[in-house]
This record gives sequence, structure tokens and C-alpha cells, in this order.
Amino acid sequence: MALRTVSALKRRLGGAGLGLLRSGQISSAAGRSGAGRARAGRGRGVAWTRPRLGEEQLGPTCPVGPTWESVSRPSSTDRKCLGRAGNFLPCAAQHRLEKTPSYIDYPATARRSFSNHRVIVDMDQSLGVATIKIKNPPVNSLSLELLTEFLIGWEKLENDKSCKGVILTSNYPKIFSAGLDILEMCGKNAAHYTEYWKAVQELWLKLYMSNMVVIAAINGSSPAGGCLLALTSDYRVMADNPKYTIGLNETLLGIVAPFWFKDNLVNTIGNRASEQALQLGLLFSPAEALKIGLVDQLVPEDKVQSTALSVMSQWLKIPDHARQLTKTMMRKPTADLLLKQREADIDNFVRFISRDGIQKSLHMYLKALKERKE
Ligand SMILES: CC/C=C\C/C=C\CCCC/C=C/C(=O)SCCNC(=O)CCNC(=O)[C@H](O)C(C)(C)COP(=O)(O)OP(=O)(O)OC[C@H]1O[C@@H](n2cnc3c(N)ncnc32)[C@H](O)[C@@H]1OP(=O)(O)O
Repeated sequence: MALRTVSALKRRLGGAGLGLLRSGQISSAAGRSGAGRARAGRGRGVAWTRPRLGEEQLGPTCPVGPTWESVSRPSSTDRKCLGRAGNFLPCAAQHRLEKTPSYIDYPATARRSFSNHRVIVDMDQSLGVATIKIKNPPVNSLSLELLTEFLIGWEKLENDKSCKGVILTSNYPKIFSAGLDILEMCGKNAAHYTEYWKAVQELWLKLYMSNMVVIAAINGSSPAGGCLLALTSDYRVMADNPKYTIGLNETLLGIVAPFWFKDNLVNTIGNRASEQALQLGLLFSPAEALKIGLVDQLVPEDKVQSTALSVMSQWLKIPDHARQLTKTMMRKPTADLLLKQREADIDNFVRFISRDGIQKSLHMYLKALKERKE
């Protein structure tokens, strides 16, 4: 039976570190995202310290880390830990989750892998670099299940102090990701759209504000949400194959890229190029994408992974705390815009996607995709 809710998935994956999360609130307990993740003395940052496990205070005022002042919806009755981007998890639960055993508690060896149904994570402990391969056939669409499993894998890496960098890639050469799963946005109810959009927001916030170095090894086409996923990274290496395309093509589906998709694009390629790309729903060839700065480097198909790794080693030579603080300085204002209005953004999405006209457009787009093959 298809699992349709994050909570159902969490139950199925029980013990994967999400048992303490509340339904529909995918939150990182590790909280290494953004400004609030540095552990003193571990090169993750130097501006603050935090209690070691066992020393934590589980009182109503969370002692952990600096705050993201803009985290929305602090509730006085159900105190939340405001220490990390996008976290709505009660403070005590976050601390408990930090103790959740995972593969990182076992004796270190050079390589460790873990995978769930839709995400393969391969961790090279000698380099401190993990590779996440998306594996959601046929086209790596970002379904709710994939997003949930991705967040679980990400959380494990965020918890692993030896992991300094992550390479994002696809298990299926030719398609990096087909973007958001259109089926998640078609013919469902408002509760489903809400849950789905929360997961999309959460993944973007976690990746965009990660203190780890994130490099996208784009080994295939990457439309819409797939492009957004790549845009969260610090550096994009793409396979130089003119058959592949990348871009935010939402308007072609009759939908609109949300403001934070737009902001991420503007921060990458500038305002003028974004205006054109977004209005026309442009999908760029790798050569065009390189020209406008949407990707940083093109390499032959079989060199995407090795190039990403060698770029990673360059980035990891920079003193970690300085790089992290710089990244935060560059990105936090953009992430804050979403954090300040997460609820409103969800409401907008649900209202917009529920409209008859939008549903019709999505159905027609799906139909056209299928007919293309016939
Ligand atoms: C005011 C505004 C306020 C708020 C904002 C509100 C809402 C809007 C925000 C929404 C933002 C949306 C972002 C998105 O990401 S939408 C998704 C966009 N994606 C695409 O356009 C890609 C479509 N797919 C393709 O172009 C091709 O499939 C692809 C990836 C190039 C691969 O081509 P190919 O190998 O030939 O494979 P097929 O086309 O045959 O596809 C195989 C199979 O997969 C189905 N499929 C493809 N893409 C998706 C998808 N994104 N979601 C779901 N399903 C998908 C396709 O239909 C085929 O299915 P079949 O059953 O026929 O096998």
C-alpha cells in the first residue's frame, strides 16, 4: 500500500531517527543547518558552544546554539526549540533525538553506506564526504516519500560530525530529477497539499542553509524542483550532454515558481536573467546554463562524479568556520524570508494548487507528457 503521509512513512521507517517527530513536521533534530549548528572545537564553527550530550538542560528555554530570530510561530504553550532553521520540534525532543543511535555510533571505517527505498547514501569517512544518490524511478520526481527519506538521510549526515561535505546526484544517469511530483499536487485534498508543501519547504531550508559543503553532480535533466534542488548547492557540475536541460519551467505547467525558488535563482544568475527564465519557463542546455551561471562547470558525462569530488576537496581546504559563516551571511537573508512566512506560503500554495484551473493545467501537462511517448 502506498504510503501517503510523512507520519505513515515515519512509522514504517521506525527507528530511523524520526520517531519523535510530529506528523507533517519534518524537522532536523541535529539542527546543523544554518547558523545554529556549530559544535565547539569541531571545526563546524567557532562562534558558540553547546552542551555535550548528557549535560543538556531540557527546560523550557533551549540552551542550544544561536537563534534564528526569525523562526516563525513560537508558541508559548508548547515551547519550541528556536535554535535551528525551520525547526518546530520541542526542545526536549530535539535533545533526545540527538542521542538516537545511527551508523555514526559504530566504530569508524573508511566507508559506510546506508540507504532506504529512494535514497542511497555513501559516506567516505576518510574524506568526510558523503554522496547522496536519488533513486526514485522512473524520473526521480520529488514525491512526499522521497522528500521524507531524503530528510532522514540528510539528518543522519548532519548528525555525523565527520561529514563535512555532500555530493548530490542521481542514481539514474540522464535524469537528475524531474522536479516536484505532479501527482502529489493533483487531485488530493488540502491536508495532503499542506503536508507535501511543508516537506518541500523543509528540504529546501535544510539544504540551502547547510553548513556542509554541498555540490550537485548533475548527471541528467533537471527541470523545476530538480533545478531548485541543484540550486541549493554551493557548486554545480553538470554533464555536458546537449540532450539534458535544466531550469525553472513552472510557467510551462501553468503554475508559478514560489518566491523562494525565485530568490534562489536570482541569487545565482541575477535579476534580469531570472526574470526572463521564470516568465518563459526556460529550460537551458548545459552550455546555456553555464553561460548564465546556472551551473558552474560542464564535464563529460563520465567525469561528473570525479569532478564533483575534486571540487569538494578544494572547498574543504578552506577553514570550515570561515566558510560556514560566510555562507550563512550570504544565504540567511533569503532563507529568513521564507522562515518568516512559512505558514502564509503554505496557505498560498494550497489555495493556488487547489484551484480548478490549476488542477486542469496540471492534468493536461501530465497527459501531454504521456502522449509524447505514444
Ligand atoms: C502565487 C504562487 C503561490 C504559490 C505557488 C504555488 C504553486 C506552484 C509551485 C509548484 C512548483 C513546482 C515545481 C515543480 O517541480 S513541478 C514539476 C515540473 N517537472 C517537469 O516539468 C518535468 C516533467 N518531466 C519531463 O520533462 C520528463 O519526464 C523528463 C524528466 C525530462 C524525463 O523524460 P523521459 O525519460 O522521456 O520520461 P517520461 O517523460 O516518459 O516520464 C516517465 C514517467 O514519469 C512521469 N513523470 C515525469 N515527470 C514527472 C513529474 N514531475 N511528476 C510526476 N510524474 C512525472 C511521466 O508522466 C511518465 O509517466 P508514465 O505513467 O507515462 O510512465
